[in-house]
Amino acid sequence: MKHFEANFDGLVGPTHNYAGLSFGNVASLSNAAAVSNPKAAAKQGLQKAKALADMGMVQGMLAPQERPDLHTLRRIGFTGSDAEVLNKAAKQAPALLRACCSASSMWTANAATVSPSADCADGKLHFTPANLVDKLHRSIEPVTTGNILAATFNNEKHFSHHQHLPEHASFGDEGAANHTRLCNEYGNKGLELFVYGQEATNPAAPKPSKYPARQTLEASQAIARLHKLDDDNTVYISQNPDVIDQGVFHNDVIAVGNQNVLFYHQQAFLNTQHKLDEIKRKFGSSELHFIEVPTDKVGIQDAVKSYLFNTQIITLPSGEMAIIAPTNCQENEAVHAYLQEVVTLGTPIKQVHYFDVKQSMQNGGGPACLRLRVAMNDTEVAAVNQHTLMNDVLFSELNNWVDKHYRDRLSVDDLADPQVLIESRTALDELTQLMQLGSVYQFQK
Ligand SMILES: NCCC[C@H](NC(=O)CCC(=O)O)C(=O)O
Repeated sequence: MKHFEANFDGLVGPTHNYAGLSFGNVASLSNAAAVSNPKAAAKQGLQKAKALADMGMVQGMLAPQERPDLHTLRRIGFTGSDAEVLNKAAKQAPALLRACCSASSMWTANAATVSPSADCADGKLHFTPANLVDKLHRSIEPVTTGNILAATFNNEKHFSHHQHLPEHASFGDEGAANHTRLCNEYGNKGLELFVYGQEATNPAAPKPSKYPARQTLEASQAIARLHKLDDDNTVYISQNPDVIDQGVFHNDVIAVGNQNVLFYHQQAFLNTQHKLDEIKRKFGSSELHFIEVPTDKVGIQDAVKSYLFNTQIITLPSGEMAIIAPTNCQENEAVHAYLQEVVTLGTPIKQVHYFDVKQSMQNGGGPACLRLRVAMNDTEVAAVNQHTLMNDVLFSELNNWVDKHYRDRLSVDDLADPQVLIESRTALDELTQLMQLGSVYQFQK
């Protein structure tokens, strides 16, 4: 049996915009009210996904969410026709309208936490959608995320889909952005690392003071229970609260792992040595590479600006590892120098490939944010909805679909335009047919 780590990238939705919704996410705040280009954003994402498929990787796409979210606007008391609801919300509560229009589901690293079947006691592949309760605009994602995941991984024999965790700050959960899996081979039992920013039930534990910690230890522990993980194959690590306060709102802005490589910044974690020892002990005897980037080579500000750690580390069919980085890393002198050096360090990482994902980067989402990793064997890959898997046909269909339906300019003022809603629904309805997803959206029910 063959094993792979597939990447499922979020297709950027037609309402991609810059609304400054994410306090603690420096890029989101600094680009608030900038004019976006949804067409370019979607195409940048598709280019990256197709390039990985062309490298021989298993690559899928996850459909975006329905935005503007009329269902939520009606739930909070706006009434009348769709156009009236949008109009009233724009006048009476523009901030709430913006929250209901975000295309933030593109960052599928926050869609769910995924545990491969090799790690789970029942031998199934487990998914728990993230509740994303820390941000209003993201807290409205999990139900539809669950629908899209169930329509994509649509086989009960192999895939176990859980409900998102209770919608309370005690269970703040941001999905795979705070979760990394180490293993020697994808098909073998791995070590799941859960990184959290605060302990909800222990106020004395360290936590950031300026920006929110979006993930709690309690949420991570609940996921591990739901996914039937073994204590011996699970490590909980506290994120360094000081770096959260410098804009590291998810762990995947400061650390990334793949197979036997953990690539992280010197300041990423608390009690680093103690945690590395636990990882070594639980990982067992196989070779393990800790690539620690020191502050004197790359400072936190450079890491946050360039997204050096929001890179994907992938294992190519040749067995070599490659880093998939945003072009922003090339544009930062210290980071570019470091990436030129990292391929010479004698670790499995031998290549770096750069992609322009600037439309997403301007909202704080790099290559790693745009993808959900799903380690699978070939039987499981065959059980996935095949219309979601990237190949020449899907690439061309999705590009044509974007060309047909997407605008190349969208400002926050456009979000109240009923025409945007009509365009978005028309596009998504067609997409569900193209990807054979069934009725995953409220407007289709
Ligand atoms: N993993 C990357 C997530 C980025 C995302 N940005 C946003 O939602 C910005 C949306 C805006 O400001 O328009 C977030 O912060 O959760």
